[in-house]
Amino acid sequence: MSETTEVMKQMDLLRFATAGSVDDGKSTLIGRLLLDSKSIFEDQLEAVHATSQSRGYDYDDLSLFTDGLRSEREQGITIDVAYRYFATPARKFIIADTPGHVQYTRNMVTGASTADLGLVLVDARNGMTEQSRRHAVILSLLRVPHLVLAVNKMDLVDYSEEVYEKIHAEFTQFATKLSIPDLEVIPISALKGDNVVTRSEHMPWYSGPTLMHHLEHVHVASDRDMIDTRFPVQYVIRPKSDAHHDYRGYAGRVAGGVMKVGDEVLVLPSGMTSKIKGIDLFDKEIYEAYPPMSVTVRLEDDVDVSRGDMICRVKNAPKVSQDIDAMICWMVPDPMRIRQKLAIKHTTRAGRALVKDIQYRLDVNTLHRDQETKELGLNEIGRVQLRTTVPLLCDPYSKNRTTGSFILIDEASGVTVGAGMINATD
Ligand SMILES: Nc1nc2c(ncn2[C@@H]2O[C@H](COP(=O)(O)OP(=O)(O)OP(=O)(O)O)[C@@H](O)[C@H]2O)c(=O)[nH]1
Repeated sequence: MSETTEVMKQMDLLRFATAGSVDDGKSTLIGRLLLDSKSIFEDQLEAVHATSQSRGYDYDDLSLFTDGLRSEREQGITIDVAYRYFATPARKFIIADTPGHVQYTRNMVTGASTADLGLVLVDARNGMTEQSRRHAVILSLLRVPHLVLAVNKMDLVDYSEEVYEKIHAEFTQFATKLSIPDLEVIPISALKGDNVVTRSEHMPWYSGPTLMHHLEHVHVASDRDMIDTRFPVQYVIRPKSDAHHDYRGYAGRVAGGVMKVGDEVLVLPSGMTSKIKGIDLFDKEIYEAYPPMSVTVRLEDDVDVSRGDMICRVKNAPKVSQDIDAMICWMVPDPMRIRQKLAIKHTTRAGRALVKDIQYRLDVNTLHRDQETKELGLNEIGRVQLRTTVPLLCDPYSKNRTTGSFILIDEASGVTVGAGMINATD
């Protein structure tokens, strides 16, 4: 397969993350997408039918497809991020199915951080809730470029246009305060199948796309940064065997831009320059590499490159900084405090960080900035200043989701306690 075909294949993939409050119908919706796009095997369908009957339902409970874990079935809730794959003739999909409970915001951040599209579900009877606003805020902070609000359970509000319009207006007004470049609001019934894969006969007033049509056609290829070359080095490869004694390659995943053989490059933080001699993909050589390809790069000169370094273009480098201004989503009950010390992981670099200041906490309902705060509690989002022990080779998150993000780790327990998105770097 040619490199271009390889890239096209990657582009034809849509990663989307689902979010919603408990019982808004996420699992049912995913089941419906799988069922109506014929991605479910007959035996699974029979098992779901049998379980539904044994529980006395007069319908097939589609959430049984996705609510895979036993404990979850017992409790009737989803407890972890589950990745699911399905395909239609138009596209391949990876769904990060993230749970709705407030304490699992961390899972949502994990699931959504690499998504092309965020799908927020609301129950038409309840409209927007604090939780759905929080999800929209997180998706916008994570710069998920496309957002769909699925107004579910339209069957329970008599497929009312008025109900839909009210939620649509409320949400679009809220979304204008967030930077969401592309927003679609789709009225559906996950249980009955309206506007999920097939167009609903019950909502003639709705002229927009069905959810599946939108997922199949939303344009994501141009969302990737093909201009600013960023290659965080993950490993230095130096085979021990005599046959390859002069081989030296730098393995990693392209985080931005296009890397071509012959390009003049700059290695950070050393500041040395060289040229790309070759790019290896598995066992063959290729001429150019794009995000998110994992490749090994060889340079013409014997410059000193280690894990955690960054290869970029000479006139287009990330900022090298130990003072980081970022939005943080705090994920554990013990709050983040000023002067706290944490471990930080940014691309392939690791170091320590001191919390210098917590500038404000963002109220996810009103988007008000509370500047009195001295702490960030569980699921709270705020603007924070950090000082790191090692310089980070970073970009604003708005420019690059890989070089603009980091995680904070509690040094004693090893638990990830926060996710950070870097603000403007100068
Ligand atoms: N009437 C109606 N009921 C629905 C619809 N979608 C889901 N439900 C029901 O709502 C309940 C909750 O649905 P789930 O799919 O389990 O909810 P969830 O959002 O996945 O909840 P989690 O466990 O947090 O993932 C179930 O009883 C569904 O059958 C819908 O479109 N119409």
